[in-house]
Amino acid sequence: MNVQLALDRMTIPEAIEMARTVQDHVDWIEVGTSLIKEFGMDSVKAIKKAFPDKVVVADMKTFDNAKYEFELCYQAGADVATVMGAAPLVTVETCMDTAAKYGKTVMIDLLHTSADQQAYLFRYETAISCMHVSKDEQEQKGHALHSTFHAGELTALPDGLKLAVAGGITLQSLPNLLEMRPFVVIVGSAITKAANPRQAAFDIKQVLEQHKEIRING
Ligand SMILES: O=C(CO)[C@H](O)[C@H](O)COP(=O)(O)O
Repeated sequence: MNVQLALDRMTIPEAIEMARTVQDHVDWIEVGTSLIKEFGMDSVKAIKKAFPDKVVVADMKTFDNAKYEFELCYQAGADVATVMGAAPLVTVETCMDTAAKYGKTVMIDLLHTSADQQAYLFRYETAISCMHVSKDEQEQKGHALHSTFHAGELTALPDGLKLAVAGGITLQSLPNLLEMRPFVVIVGSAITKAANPRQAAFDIKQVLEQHKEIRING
């Protein structure tokens, strides 16, 4: 299981500083959509330059123009780029083709997709599928990830699926989510807005490590 630090709503120097503070306790670093929208590919280039050994995720949220947008991300140094699963299938397929050409990875954001769409998207075995509750759903509707995706739905997840989870994840909500056996746990605000981000990242990583041990031993 990997912890992906999501960097949003900050400047590039602030993002680098935050990532430096917590780098020992996170595995992947996400250049958040807000950074990409505000600063463009300079944000991806700067993060990859500062952290060449980390997996860098460009949260591009592509919905169209897939080849152009994914090439921008991969040429800027991203190891993973995101596409919206609700986009036309030709867009998702073009992302998959571009990733294969560059030897990189696609993360498919399942925000606002139906169960049928998800079942289809799970066929892209080399992609990471991200269960995501959006900021607006959290803030305006009070939705939370661990109550949005129920155990019944999880049985439909194919074996070997590389799953990511994202959206308002906290130290408290994490244990429930681990039942989904995620490959990537994406955490933003619970680390970046914490009084002590390094401690917050450490605590989250500890929970993942403990869960791994329980699974191995029990
Ligand atoms: O994709 C995102 C917003 O669209 C964020 O990266 C994701 O939600 C993680 O951040 P947070 O933990 O603050 O919700």
